Amino acid sequence: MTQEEIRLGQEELATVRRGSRGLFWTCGIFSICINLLMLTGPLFMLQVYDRVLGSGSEATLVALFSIVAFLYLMMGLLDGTRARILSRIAARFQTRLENRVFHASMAQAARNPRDTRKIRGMDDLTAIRRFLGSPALSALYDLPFTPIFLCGIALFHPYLGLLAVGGGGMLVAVALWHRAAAKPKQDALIRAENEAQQTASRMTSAAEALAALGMKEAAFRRWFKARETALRQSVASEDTTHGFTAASRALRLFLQSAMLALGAWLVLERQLSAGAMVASSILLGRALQPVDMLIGQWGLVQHGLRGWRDLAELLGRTPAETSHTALPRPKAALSVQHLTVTPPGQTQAALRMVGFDLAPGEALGVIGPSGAGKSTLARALTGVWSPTGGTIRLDGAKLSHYDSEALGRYIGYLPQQVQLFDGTIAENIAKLALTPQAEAVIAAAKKADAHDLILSLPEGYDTPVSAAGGLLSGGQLQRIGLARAFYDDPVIVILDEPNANLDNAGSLALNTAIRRHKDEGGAVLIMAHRPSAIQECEKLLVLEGGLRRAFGPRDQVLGEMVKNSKDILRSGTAQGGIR
Ligand SMILES: Nc1ncnc2c1ncn2[C@@H]1O[C@H](COP(=O)(O)OP(=O)(O)OP(=O)(O)O)[C@@H](O)[C@H]1O
Repeated sequence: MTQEEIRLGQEELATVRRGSRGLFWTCGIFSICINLLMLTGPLFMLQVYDRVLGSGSEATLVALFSIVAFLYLMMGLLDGTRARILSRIAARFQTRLENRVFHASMAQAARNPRDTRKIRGMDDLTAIRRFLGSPALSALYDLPFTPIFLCGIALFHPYLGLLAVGGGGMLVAVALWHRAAAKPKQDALIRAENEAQQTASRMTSAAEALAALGMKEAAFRRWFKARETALRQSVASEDTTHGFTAASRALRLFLQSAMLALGAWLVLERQLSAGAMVASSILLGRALQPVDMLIGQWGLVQHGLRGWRDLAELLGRTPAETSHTALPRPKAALSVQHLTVTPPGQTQAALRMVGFDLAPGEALGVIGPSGAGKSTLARALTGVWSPTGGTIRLDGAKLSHYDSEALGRYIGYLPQQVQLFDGTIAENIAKLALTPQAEAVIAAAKKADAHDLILSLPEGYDTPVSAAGGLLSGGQLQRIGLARAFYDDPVIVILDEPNANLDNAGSLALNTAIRRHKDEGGAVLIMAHRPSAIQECEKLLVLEGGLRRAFGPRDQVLGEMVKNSKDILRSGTAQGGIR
């Protein structure tokens, strides 16, 4: 993460914030009016004590009271409106960024599933929204008036001013102390809650395996440990906040009484009027209110600030996709040159300087031992992982020249582990479209030879399935995944271990689907261990340790491999090494 990336992320967030600049200014103007109206109470006291009580005029009291009632009404209206504006600013901030944060989170998650920060993108956005719409932000608007009110008290009497400034300083010191004391606890709490949440979601998604392996108790203990830590941190953090909130509230009330006591003494000394005594006490309460509020709401402020920082990092690391000139539907011609791919978060390339070509109507088998880089190649070809070197061209254009949506349409993909999502079978085949095109769904299912299988399910294409699995067998899941790969008429289909769970009939159906796709001018890439999967392949690419060991017509490559292995065996036998 570079400073430049963080700066870009900060700038992006600030641009969205600036989109509500007018509303922020409106709140600022409202705050000036609200804080001027805060003087209503003290001024009323001054008038009552010094004018009404002195003159005994009931008419003056009624007139003053009417004015005060009106001013308080205005203050209430302004305060309420300011709060409403702030919550709308907050909602607008979230709405404007939701799409961007969702896609940035998804991109991060796809690139690096082990990076936990991806999941928090939306949470960070919510934390910022909560802060923007909270009374804490109103308190921040009121905070600049605190020193003004404190100086105002000094106008009544310098001693009162000294007490006010001293007391205010003590309260601010308490606030800063709270901030310093709460930060590490808040950070630890967020980390612990995150860990507990992730442990829980990992356990629930593997619930079946945990039960089958008799690991339920062990899983519970692990989750409980994570949860217990989070709970401990939560109690510690709340204790700190409650302690400081109580201390600051007590201090504020004490200061008001101290102000009253000092005022009373000054009245006795005939240096102050009774009205000024009461007014200064009220004014002090008003002056210190925002500080008090901020201490109470500090958790929210801290979450918001942290959310802002983390979101800036996420957005900086994941620049928004620039829209590209729409290219015509490509031919199924793939050209890969010197392709090097390093998995996210790793320093070592999983694929190095690999090259091959694929023409329309051809199928390429990619074989190699475990960890050879087959799935890495599939991820690079689907655009999920960006190459660190070399190029991938589809019909002459680099993959990066296509919009990711368009690329998803042109390149069908069956991942090694098929993952369905909550929805019906039809919605899953239609890649979660809200209104799946029935014809296209059925065509894809027929192409994958999954139509009859789907009709045999309780509600056919409308059978609900869940992301957590169930209902479907491994083979059925793979056939539905295959139908999804063929949905929307892709030009190239990439199948990662497509027959891992298929029986003979399934393998035959797969080969028929591949043949059909080639006949229609499409191309197919098959990452495979089992020989039956490469039956339809004209070409073969052999990977080993991320390097291209062989590439060419299938039978020629297989022949060379057999010859090589025979040579190795022979030389091994001659040296007495391998028997
Ligand atoms: N998400 C990932 N993060 C980091 N490294 C990864 C990731 N996925 C794969 N790798 C690494 O890349 C290398 C190639 O893995 P890849 O999954 O491409 O192999 P493969 O040939 O598909 O293996 P298999 O046949 O077992 O599926 C491995 O060394 C693996 O550790």
